[in-house]
Amino acid sequence: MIAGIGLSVTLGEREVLTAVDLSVRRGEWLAVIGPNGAGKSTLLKAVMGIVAHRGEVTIADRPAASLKPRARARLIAYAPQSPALPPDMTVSGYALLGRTPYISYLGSESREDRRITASVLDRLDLGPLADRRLSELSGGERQRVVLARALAQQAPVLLLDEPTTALDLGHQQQVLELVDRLRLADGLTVVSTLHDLTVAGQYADTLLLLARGHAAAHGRPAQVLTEALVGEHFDAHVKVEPGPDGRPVVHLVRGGR
Ligand SMILES: Nc1ncnc2c1ncn2[C@@H]1O[C@H](COP(=O)(O)OP(=O)(O)OP(=O)(O)O)[C@@H](O)[C@H]1O
Repeated sequence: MIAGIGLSVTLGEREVLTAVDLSVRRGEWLAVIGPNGAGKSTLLKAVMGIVAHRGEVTIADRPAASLKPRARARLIAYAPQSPALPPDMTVSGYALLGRTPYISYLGSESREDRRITASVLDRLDLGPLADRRLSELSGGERQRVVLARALAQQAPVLLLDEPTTALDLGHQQQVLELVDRLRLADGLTVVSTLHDLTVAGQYADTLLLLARGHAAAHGRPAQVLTEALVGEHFDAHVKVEPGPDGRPVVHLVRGGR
């Protein structure tokens, strides 16, 4: 559904992403993991085409570079880590922006656009905040609004940059479960960065471990979340055990550094 070949990005004088390949099938969830500064957000931005890059991206077998913005927005939605939000816009007004690719140039949103947006807001517990201004939200509420806009877009590919960092445990689960349900029900293809390695291994089919801009490992959670690979690339002392469902659980070892 989405593929990147030889993606490299230079920012300033530094190459921060070097010849990274990725290939994600329809309905698959790829989690990009790696230490701070490894290039995870940059990889998502390269796939989105919002940072200058070398290499090629294809979305639904079409070269991303050939897609007009509107056509691209119907195929791929992106929830950045912490975008600047217009302070005076309401929650529902902002989420409704996700419907822009479906609204004609001089037209306004339809009843169906408003229905889809309201349903996404409800699923993220944001219904009661629909008329609240964005400047009057907590960090976790803001993060859910950014996700709501991306989900309202109803694109078949969803890129999520650290979607759960500001969320409490219950809302983390709500967001991850919602994305997972959409993936299983509608074949949504998901690429997300995630810092919590256990959560990444729990939800993703495949992990891509980035280190200093290179792909250091790629495979099923149990292949990538090993004590050796995590220890080496995160410079951390961890214990990895199979959880109740057999997927790896990564524990920090106290006194390990
Ligand atoms: N405008 C810039 N100019 C130069 N270097 C930059 C610029 N923006 C980011 N970088 C560097 O690019 C590298 C990759 O950044 P990126 O945000 O992709 O990392 P990340 O893996 O998402 O990190 P984190 O886990 O901290 O969010 C970092 O070393 C960062 O300092």
